[in-house]
Amino acid sequence: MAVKMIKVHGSGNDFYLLDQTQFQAPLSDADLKQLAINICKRDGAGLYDGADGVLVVDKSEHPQVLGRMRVINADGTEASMCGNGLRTVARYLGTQNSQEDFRVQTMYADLKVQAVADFAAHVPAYSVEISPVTFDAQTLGMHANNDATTIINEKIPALSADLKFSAVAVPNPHLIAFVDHATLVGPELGRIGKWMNDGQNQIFPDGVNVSFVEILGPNAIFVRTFERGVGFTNACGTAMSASSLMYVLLHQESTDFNQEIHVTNPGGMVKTVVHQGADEEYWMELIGNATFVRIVTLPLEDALQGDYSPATATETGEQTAYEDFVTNLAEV
Ligand SMILES: N[C@@H](CCC[C@H](N)C(=O)O)C(=O)O
Repeated sequence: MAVKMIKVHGSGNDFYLLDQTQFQAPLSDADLKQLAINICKRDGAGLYDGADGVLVVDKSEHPQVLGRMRVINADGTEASMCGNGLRTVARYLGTQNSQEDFRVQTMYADLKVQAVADFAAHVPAYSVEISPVTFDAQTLGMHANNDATTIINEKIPALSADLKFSAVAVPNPHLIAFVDHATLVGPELGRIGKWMNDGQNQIFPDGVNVSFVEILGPNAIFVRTFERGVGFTNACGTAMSASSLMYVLLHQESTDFNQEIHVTNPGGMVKTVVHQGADEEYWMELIGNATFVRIVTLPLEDALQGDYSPATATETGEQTAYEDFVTNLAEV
């Protein structure tokens, strides 16, 4: 049996999108894990250029919801959410069903998604809801500062003598620090990110996505992320949303709710808007590209065994348009 997958990305955070409805019987969780570990490997060991994870699309279990997304990280672990991935799944389901405004089932919420104006020619863009948000240490799986119930803009002395962190789940867990440029590009993010995701540490035993954020100007931030289950990534959509939330909460002198924030990252840029709902709950809009790079087909047995020699691929041509878009960003 052949498996068809689409190589997709949002801000260079790249995935293989796998539609389970192509199979008579869906792949088991063990097979999905093995597939992700195999095909995501970098440096020529995975399928083509590898990936940060696999986005598993399936039928929704809920009424009025167009489809379901599951997220398998490159190391085979399952994440509760993926902001960049959700934009590409929104495009996939929207195109298939001729709908522009609908909901997608994720692990903890049926999230609103919407097609928006292209970022540039052949750079389609989608807006997706990021929620629910909580600062609760138990939900975050966090044991810091003598088991504090929340950490908001506070030092965690065990992690760093200088940096102040905020811990927030959106709903996947994020640890965020606002830093200067030297720290943003320095080794500290890698040190903390690797340590917090080593499976041995007592602070985040289940791991956490760690981001450093530099404020570039009013409503303009740069976010660099070390992702749980992946490592350094070009961009992490939930991290950029969580960072935008902390920017609004901690930097009211230069921003506020309901304002568009320009978020650049090593792979491109997105826009975010932070909202506070009627019940005081926070939620974010994440707006960015949803690029389809190539369509790949190979026998399922070979994909599961890591033999990619029979794979065939059809390029969409969208990657060139995306690269032009990023080049133009740098020139602005
Ligand atoms: N890249 C994603 C987040 C993927 C999940 C993360 N690695 C986790 O384990 O929480 C995004 O765009 O949000």
